[in-house]
Amino acid sequence: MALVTLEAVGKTFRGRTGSWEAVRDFTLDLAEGEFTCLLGTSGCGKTTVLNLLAGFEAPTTGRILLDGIPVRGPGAERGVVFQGHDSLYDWLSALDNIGFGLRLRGVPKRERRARAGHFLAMVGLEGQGAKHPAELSGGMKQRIQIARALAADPRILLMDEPFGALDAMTRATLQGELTRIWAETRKTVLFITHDIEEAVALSTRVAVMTRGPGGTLKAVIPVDLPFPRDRTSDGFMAVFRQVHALIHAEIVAPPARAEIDA
Ligand SMILES: Nc1ncnc2c1ncn2[C@@H]1O[C@H](COP(=O)(O)OP(=O)(O)OP(=O)(O)O)[C@@H](O)[C@H]1O
Repeated sequence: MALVTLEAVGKTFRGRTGSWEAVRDFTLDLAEGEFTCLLGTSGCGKTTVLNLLAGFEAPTTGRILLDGIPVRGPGAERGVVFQGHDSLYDWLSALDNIGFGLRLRGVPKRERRARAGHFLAMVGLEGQGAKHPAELSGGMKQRIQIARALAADPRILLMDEPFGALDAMTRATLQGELTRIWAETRKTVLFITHDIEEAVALSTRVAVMTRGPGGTLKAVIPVDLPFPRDRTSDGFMAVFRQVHALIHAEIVAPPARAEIDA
């Protein structure tokens, strides 16, 4: 049985100005230990899918199962890492930020510190735990976010463009580190990006969405390439081209009826 099942999931937002169909009939399974990148053009509904799986939003139609049980809200078995670093607490040290969730769960201080220290080292920041967010670079803050999510030992890591705000070099470094961490922990990961190269570099499969409104799953491309990935290899280029063609078709496709009527 898949760890996560999204079954014909749809989400329509209703507001004062009308309703907006963000996601339509989205079906996808995530197997334990799999690293899935969700890729699609801006506004196709990627974040909405992640928020539904995180339990921050409820689907309008369909259902989401975790271990066969319907998701009804957020839970500790799902760790979320967002773009940017606004979710770090400025008044807490890096180590205390990592251990914050453990504190809420009543984990004793000694154990909390040990676990936080372990994940601080895993993200390459050993010895920097006393620093506060204001004293850390953007890349370091993203590392702290990842360490914090891992410290809670979730079964699935939901990452929404976590490297989107970083410069190209820091981004490449963190991509390499995430690959290493994933190899060590074998967490199930759903990673959102609109960067095709990032998706092919990190994942074991790329799930491509159609464009919005009402984005849905278009194709799932397996990425059966060894790690660390050589981005200049023929195999990498072949997958890149395959995914690129799928995305490009969404960009140049004529507008759907719903878009003309909107
Ligand atoms: N709370 C909300 N209320 C109304 N509309 C929303 C809400 N959240 C998202 N939407 C709309 O749903 C659509 C999909 O948004 P979503 O953020 O999921 O797209 P995305 O693929 O993650 O985009 P991007 O790559 O630009 O971040 C958009 O048109 C957005 O305006």
